[in-house]
Amino acid sequence: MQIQWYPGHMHKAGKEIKEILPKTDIVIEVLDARIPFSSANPFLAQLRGDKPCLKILNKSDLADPELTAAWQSYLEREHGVRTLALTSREPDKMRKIAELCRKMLPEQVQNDRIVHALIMGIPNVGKSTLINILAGRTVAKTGNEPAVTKTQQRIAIGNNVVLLDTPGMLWPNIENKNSGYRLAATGAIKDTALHHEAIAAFVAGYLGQHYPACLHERFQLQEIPESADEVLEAIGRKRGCLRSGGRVELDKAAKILLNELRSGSLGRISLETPTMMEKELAEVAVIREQKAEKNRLRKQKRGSSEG
Ligand SMILES: Nc1nc2c(ncn2[C@@H]2O[C@H](COP(=O)(O)OP(=O)(O)OP(=O)(O)O)[C@@H](O)[C@H]2O)c(=O)[nH]1
Repeated sequence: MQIQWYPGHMHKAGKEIKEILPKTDIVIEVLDARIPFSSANPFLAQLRGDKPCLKILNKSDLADPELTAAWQSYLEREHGVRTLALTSREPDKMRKIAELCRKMLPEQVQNDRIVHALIMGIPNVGKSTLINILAGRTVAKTGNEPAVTKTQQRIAIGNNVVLLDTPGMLWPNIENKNSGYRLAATGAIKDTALHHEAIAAFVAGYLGQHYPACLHERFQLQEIPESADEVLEAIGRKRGCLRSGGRVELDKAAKILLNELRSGSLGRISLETPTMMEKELAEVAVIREQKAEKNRLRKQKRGSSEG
């Protein structure tokens, strides 16, 4: 599965970020705490160079608290960034960002000098909601649909810190197919970009493996089937999504499961762990290597037949 989802303004954002970085003191990346790896921009580490970076694990009210803590220590240890787990339900904690930004700068940066923090994040991670809370007024449009923010803005957030806001930025295609499912499951990719039955089956299988208690309690599944499709079917059956003849209406079951996941009705669920990501990244690297080798051989063959 390759997701091609790259609206024009996101391409523009990549260029804008390169232009704006030299004028920036700090980079703030807003992530979805349920998928801190999949919601991160893979180009950011490369783009930001040695600029200090704060990663905000937002929507932490929806994420598994133990895994959020695990992600924070992993990111701080392995990626050398500062992290903060936040939710729009704790606006006071959000307002500490300006103070933290100042603390992250070298001591010689004077207190009265304006600090510029570039804030970025892929669509739907809650960046606009966060900015509005920090600004104390509505400066950014919010909504539960990806790609609402379109133009760049400067927002003063106290402590002489100014946020530079950019449009959401996703990548042209996602090599790791599970990241695609996770982004779709949390709502960062529009439902139309991927078939929602496939997304729901991915979630159902994941819950069966990692949150069986949720399936027992929320859907009264006594036995959890082995395959993801069967878990989704069992959920549909329990929720009465049946066609005449008793066949399960998978489309309806998928909508129920995804709505309940996104609204937090299933409880606090994270869809990836640092260990899982390390493993998937290694798999992607192998696939990339195999593709490169195939291309090399194809070119070699073409070269020898032409010669
Ligand atoms: N549960 C929960 N929902 C949140 C939180 N922050 C934002 N949301 C919801 O998530 C949805 C997306 O929020 P936005 O602030 O519009 O997201 P965005 O990242 O600015 O999106 P773009 O404009 O597409 O870049 C909205 O429905 C918000 O109400 C949070 O901390 N917890």
